[in-house]
Amino acid sequence: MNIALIAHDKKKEDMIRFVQAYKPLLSNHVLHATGTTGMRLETETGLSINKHLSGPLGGDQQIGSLAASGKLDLLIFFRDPLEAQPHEPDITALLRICDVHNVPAATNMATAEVLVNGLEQGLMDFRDLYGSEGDVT
Ligand SMILES: O=C(CO)COP(=O)(O)O
Repeated sequence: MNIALIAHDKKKEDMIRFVQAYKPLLSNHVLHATGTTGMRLETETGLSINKHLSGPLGGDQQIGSLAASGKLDLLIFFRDPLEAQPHEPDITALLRICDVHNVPAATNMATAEVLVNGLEQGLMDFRDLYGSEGDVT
């Protein structure tokens, strides 16, 4: 499965701990991330990550493009709910396009735990029923 990992600056440590905890599982999947998140994750977990642009420079939109073209199966996005982001419209657009294409999206660690455990148990296999546009076939 294609999994995107994104964290705002104050949530990056949480993301690193999360990915370290689930490294054996996540290493079986194709991982994507926005620039800085991806760089930190590669350095600190040793996992191989497809790094896109940094979020404020268009990385959220690039991940959104994966979702729109049926190439994203799960989004884990640790947003900072306490700080305004200059690229807020991109963040909203990413979450919207995940809803349009039924891509499961976690915006905090508690939800991410549920989704990743579900992935491990095969609960995400319904994704195989979706076509390349992310629509039910
Ligand atoms: O801003 C982000 C998501 O909106 C994250 O971008 P970076 O991973 O480049 O810090």
